[in-house]
Amino acid sequence: MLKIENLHASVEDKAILRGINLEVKAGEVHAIMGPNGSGKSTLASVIAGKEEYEVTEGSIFLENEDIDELAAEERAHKGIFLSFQYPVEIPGVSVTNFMKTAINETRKSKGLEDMPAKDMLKLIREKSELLEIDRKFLSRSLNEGFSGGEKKRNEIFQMAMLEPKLAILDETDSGLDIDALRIVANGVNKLKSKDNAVIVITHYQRLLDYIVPDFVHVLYNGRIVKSGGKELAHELEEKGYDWIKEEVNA
Ligand SMILES: Nc1ncnc2c1ncn2[C@@H]1O[C@H](COP(=O)(O)OP(=O)(O)OP(=O)(O)O)[C@@H](O)[C@H]1O
Repeated sequence: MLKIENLHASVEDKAILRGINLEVKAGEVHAIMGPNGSGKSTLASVIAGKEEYEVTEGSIFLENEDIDELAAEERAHKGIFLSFQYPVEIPGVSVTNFMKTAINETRKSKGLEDMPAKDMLKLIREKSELLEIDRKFLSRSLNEGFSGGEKKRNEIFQMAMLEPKLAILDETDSGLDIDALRIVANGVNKLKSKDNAVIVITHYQRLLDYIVPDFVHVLYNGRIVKSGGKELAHELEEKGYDWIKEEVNA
């Protein structure tokens, strides 16, 4: 699904990622943890193709296709979803209408006609029921006055509607409370399948009790310095990051 080889990236000439190697197969859930400022959000942004980051070395492949030259929008059309990619408030545009536009843009990029209104409604109904999203919520203006939990609900709804191949959920600084944690975890668990993959970036070991990862990676100083199973997240919760920093710097 996703293969990252020796990825180096910088922002404003400052090197942040310094040789990331990562392979994520279909059906897998990977968690990325690590101390503040280690480059986790940068990695998410670089995979999604955000412009302010410059890839200086290495490559990213999505289903064996080198996507280095593709713009963020094209990557989204190919099935990469990054949470909080659309955090803007759009007064007068409802959650549903925003989704309809996003879906039809993706279809257009594949040479398909707009989704017939009847099918769109069916899809919206199915996904909102699956995620237990209230009808009233769907007609609210996008992100306008949304609470943290509502923002999460909206994100998970976007993910459900777009059915990405690779979903990257960056939860490092989103201040998840217990309810928001459950919204994210339940959503991911309901949407994950053998055909898609999920990368969860988080500081919250507790989130990983709900979304059980197949692999946990620790990012430090722009490199993945340790990988393991879900027990690694527990070890980090218990011992912090100092022992890893010591291992790396030894
Ligand atoms: N757009 C940007 N402009 C300037 N510096 C940036 C930018 N994005 C990231 N950085 C810098 O890159 C480094 C890594 O940041 P990043 O947000 O990727 O870390 P993180 O591991 O996600 O941190 P946290 O756990 O605190 O969310 C930091 O020193 C940060 O200041």
